[in-house]
Amino acid sequence: MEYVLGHGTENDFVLLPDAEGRLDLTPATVRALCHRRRGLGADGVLRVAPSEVPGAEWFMDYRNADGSLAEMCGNGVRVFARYLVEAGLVTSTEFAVATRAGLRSVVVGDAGEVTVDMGPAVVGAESTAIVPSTAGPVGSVTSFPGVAVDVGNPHLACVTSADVDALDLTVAPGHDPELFPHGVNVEFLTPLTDTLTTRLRVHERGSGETRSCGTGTVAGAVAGLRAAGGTTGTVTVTTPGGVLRVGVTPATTTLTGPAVLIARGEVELAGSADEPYACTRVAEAARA
Ligand SMILES: N[C@@H](CCC[C@H](N)C(=O)O)C(=O)O
Repeated sequence: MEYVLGHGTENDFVLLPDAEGRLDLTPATVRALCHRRRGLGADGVLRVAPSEVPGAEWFMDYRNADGSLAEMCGNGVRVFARYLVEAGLVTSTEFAVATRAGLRSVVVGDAGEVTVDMGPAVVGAESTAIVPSTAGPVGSVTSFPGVAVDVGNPHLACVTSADVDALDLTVAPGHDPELFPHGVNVEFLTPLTDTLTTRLRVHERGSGETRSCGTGTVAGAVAGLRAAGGTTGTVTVTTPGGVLRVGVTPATTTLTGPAVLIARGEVELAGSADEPYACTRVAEAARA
């Protein structure tokens, strides 16, 4: 199986070119590919499949590292767009990509940045995230107020003056299963400064803590503006993996940042359809 590795602010992906749309991508296959020790290692998989939707030639079939499907991936779609341009699969640097959340328009810049129109981010109910306390008795927890934000996929964005770098995100934060019946991505971010900057960490549904999350960054920016009494602006978000810019207008949101292709090669999967699969890198080349 041919693959390409890429990342957007260190949110990393295995891209699987599938121009014929023939690849049978099971959850076990995705888990094997994403495994950090036995596989190629990634936060998720992006199958590059032909689109059946008018307006886009290519469909981003995104899967989380645990094999689950998600509606949208903001960093993923930027890396996907970079790949389409570099592989010569599109003739322009401005085009739409089909996702499970609908069409997303991208602009691939020549300085390494990709911008995606993420669509409107819809603010929902207030709720709380529960994380293990790092101080206090073993087993104690801390509750963080947050707000639901739908960016095509579900988020709970918590603006907090606590030290976000000290939070224990090794386990999924507790959340209200009635508000988020399909699980949720949870962001913790510092209050916006006067120049609309913030620091953000995220625990992703289906992937654990990641170095960055594009949809989470948009959700965080919208929640940060709301907490500051605003609704629009350009927010600069520093994640552990790098810096992203989010534009928020009454009509839509945009996400801008680097999208990088790292390596390409071939991988073989051995084993049964059930786990464990073993991944063997057959051939590999770093990107020129
Ligand atoms: N890392 C992605 C989000 C991937 C999907 C998410 N884990 C979910 O299950 O909704 C991003 O950059 O947006």
